[in-house]
Amino acid sequence: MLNMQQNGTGPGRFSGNGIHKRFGSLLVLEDVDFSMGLSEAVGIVGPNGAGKTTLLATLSGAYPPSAGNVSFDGRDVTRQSAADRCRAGLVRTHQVPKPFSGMTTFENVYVAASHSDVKSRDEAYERVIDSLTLCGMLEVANRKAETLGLLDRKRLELARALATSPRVILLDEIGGGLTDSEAQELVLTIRELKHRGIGIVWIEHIVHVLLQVVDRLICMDAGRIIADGAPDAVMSDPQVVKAYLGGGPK
Ligand SMILES: Nc1ncnc2c1ncn2[C@@H]1O[C@H](COP(=O)(O)OP(=O)(O)OP(=O)(O)O)[C@@H](O)[C@H]1O
Repeated sequence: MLNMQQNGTGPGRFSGNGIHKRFGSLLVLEDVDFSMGLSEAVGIVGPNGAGKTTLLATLSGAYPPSAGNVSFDGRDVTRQSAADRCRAGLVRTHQVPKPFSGMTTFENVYVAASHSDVKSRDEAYERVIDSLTLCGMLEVANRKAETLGLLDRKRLELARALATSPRVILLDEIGGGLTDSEAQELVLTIRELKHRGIGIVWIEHIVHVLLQVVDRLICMDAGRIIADGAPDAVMSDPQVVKAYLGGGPK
């Protein structure tokens, strides 16, 4: 259930209000209300096809909602492009990393930094070095992106997002396809983002990894939010057990 105390669209909050999203006749999001403080860490879980990625895409500006609005730090950003939202501090990573091939790791991150709100080349350069350092990628800075393994491509996705100096970062299954120990390495980086006060919205199927970072968990099913609150309470919610964890009626 949506915790009404967490609802709100004012300064210091990021929210989607009454979000509907249709693809043709398919209703994928139905009246979704989402709201978080700008430095909260929120996890999103739910069965395949629940609408998680579509919600992230709608919040980040990749898709316009069919109805409803998105607000970021007191401003209605519903009609803003993803690029404008990124310059305002709202950035998203993709489930399948999409680096620019033919460019090095460094160049990929530099492109991201230079499309953000940087004032000079020196500032962009500093952001790139900070992002690569934080993501453990300095050693592969001069490697072409297409030669990187999956963990490094995931790190690069994170480094590119970080180089835009986000206030809130939306992570779409950044742990997907990784081994447990690789996912643990990403957890250390994502915890550091949290420590820096960056807000995190993280869709992830590897729940024990997700729960090492988030303070709040949302479960979606069939285009709706079915539970929202403290991770332990959400994971033991009967509706969540039935819809997501495979618990059938007794
Ligand atoms: N661009 C699109 N056009 C048409 N249908 C789409 C599009 N994107 C998503 N869908 C459909 O919307 C539904 C929700 O998809 P979405 O990817 O948001 O779910 P999800 O919860 O992220 O799933 P998963 O955990 O498998 O990634 C699915 O039925 C999907 O086929």
